[in-house]
Amino acid sequence: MFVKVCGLSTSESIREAVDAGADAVGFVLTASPRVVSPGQVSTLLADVPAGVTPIAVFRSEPVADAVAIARAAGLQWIQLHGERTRTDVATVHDAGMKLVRAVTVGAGPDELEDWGEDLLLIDAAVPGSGESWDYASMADLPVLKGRQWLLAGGLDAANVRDASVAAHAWGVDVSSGVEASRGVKDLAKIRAFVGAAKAGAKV
Ligand SMILES: O=C(O)c1ccccc1N[C@@H]1O[C@H](COP(=O)(O)O)[C@@H](O)[C@H]1O
Repeated sequence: MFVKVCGLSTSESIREAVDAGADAVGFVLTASPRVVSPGQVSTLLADVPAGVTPIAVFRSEPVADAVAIARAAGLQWIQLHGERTRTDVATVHDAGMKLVRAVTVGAGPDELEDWGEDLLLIDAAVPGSGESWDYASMADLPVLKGRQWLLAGGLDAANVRDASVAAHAWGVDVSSGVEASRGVKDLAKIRAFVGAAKAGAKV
């Protein structure tokens, strides 16, 4: 089970996620209670070892802006939420970067197709809101069969195992579920989440 912990803004929270076994960490570079600046990310990258993927997270910024900001932060992976096109995927790849393309639970069949992104992420209607949804609605969708995709939205240590099994997800992503209050990460919750996700790996 691939595990990403998102919305990290301190060395302590990054170290906890890494030590617990996270595969990726997310830095939110868009309006959010978890926002960090490119300069902060550049500093925080010292705590991200090789083998753990740091990802720049954006909401609905134009793709060219996201590429420029991620580059300024020293990041090679971009996560794009909002309305996107196949051209956006090509733009990220032409910049020599990798893409997590985020869609919401209400995505139509075309949005769930493989557009050539490096990872697909399926999230609640409002990213970073902590809202859960019907994870099992993704199980057995032919379009997702054999795909590497991340489940997000309302996950926490208590539900991540059942949710990932119900959705047949390849990986999981969390933000709100590992916080003490909005935007403030809880180290014990990070450790518990990564442990539960890894222990519950079924696929
Ligand atoms: O976390 C944010 O603030 C955020 C802002 C803008 C785009 C994406 C954001 N986070 C992503 O939302 C989900 C986590 O949701 P939850 O809080 O666990 O319910 C995950 O994909 C984050 O990368």
